[in-house]
Amino acid sequence: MLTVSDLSVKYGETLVVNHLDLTLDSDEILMLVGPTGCGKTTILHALAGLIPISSGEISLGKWQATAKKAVPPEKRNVGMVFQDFALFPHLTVEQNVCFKLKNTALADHWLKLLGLENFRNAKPDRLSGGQKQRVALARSLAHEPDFILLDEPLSNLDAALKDSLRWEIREALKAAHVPAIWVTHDQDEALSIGDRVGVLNKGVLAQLDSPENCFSKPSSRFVANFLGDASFVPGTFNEKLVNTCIGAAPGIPIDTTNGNVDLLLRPDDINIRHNKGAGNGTVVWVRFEGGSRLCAVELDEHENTQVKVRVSHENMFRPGDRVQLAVDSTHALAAFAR
Ligand SMILES: Nc1ncnc2c1ncn2[C@@H]1O[C@H](COP(=O)(O)OP(=O)(O)OP(=O)(O)O)[C@@H](O)[C@H]1O
Repeated sequence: MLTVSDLSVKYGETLVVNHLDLTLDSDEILMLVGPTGCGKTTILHALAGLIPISSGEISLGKWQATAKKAVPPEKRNVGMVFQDFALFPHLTVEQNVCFKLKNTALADHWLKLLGLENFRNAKPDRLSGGQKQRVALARSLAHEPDFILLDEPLSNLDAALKDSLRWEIREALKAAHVPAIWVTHDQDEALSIGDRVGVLNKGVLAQLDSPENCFSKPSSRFVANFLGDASFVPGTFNEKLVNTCIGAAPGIPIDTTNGNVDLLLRPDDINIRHNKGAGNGTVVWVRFEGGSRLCAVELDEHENTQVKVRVSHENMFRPGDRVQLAVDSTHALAAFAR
């Protein structure tokens, strides 16, 4: 089990990672997300031993690193997979995977499992981005690391390839029983692939939780906004129910149990229909998404409150349309103090 206690990292006088605590189970995948510059890569580098830490402790059974007692990267047995693949261009796929490897049977195993058998003798410049990333992963896994750090491994790949490769990587990590921390900017990737999600804000873990809880029970407005489209509609929290001008829903108290609140509504929690004569809002903008459209609606009752609603692509809404919105959720929704 990887244990990180009270970890802080500074660049000069600037605190970039601020008293971080986390543990990682033996085959757990933790997705690390957060705004640019919040410290994600710094955390990976600190765990790998590539930069010194200012305080705290990182331990993994066989070793323990502190600010005073550094453990060099080669003693940590960590695998690293980066967005730029970091393959040796003059070596073949097989030589890349077998580099400094004693047991080449494991290289064979991962080359087969990741569909690279036919490319054993190819040099990296003949491979597609997805194939290069598979080679990088095979190389890491063949060295039997105790944990793996992935820094935006799919960010250089196109959307279709990303979608299939992320599942291949997850399956390979699970097959290898290796815990992993995976940094991504892709919310869908974070929510679908991770066993847990860590949302980082200015070097502090704002929430470390299951994907479902991070999405439906965010610990703060920051987390709610960071993971998916979030609308906040004013209401009153009373006897477990939140009443708003567009309907009521059972409330999950985040930082208050009654009184004036803002109800967190995701685009799928709301029903929308045309209402030329009356209605309770006006469409402000519409974005076509392929199979769906995302509409922003300004509420009559709360000036400057926009609510985002997702509809099927078959439903046509245009800016300026008068519409009737209604909360359409049987599950409880997060309520924040207003
Ligand atoms: N070697 C360094 N020296 C000084 N400051 C640094 C160094 N590396 C990173 N920083 C600063 O530390 C902060 C955190 O950087 P880091 O790369 O960890 O962020 P990140 O969350 O990974 O960002 P991104 O999502 O853009 O990759 C940033 O403000 C960055 O400018």
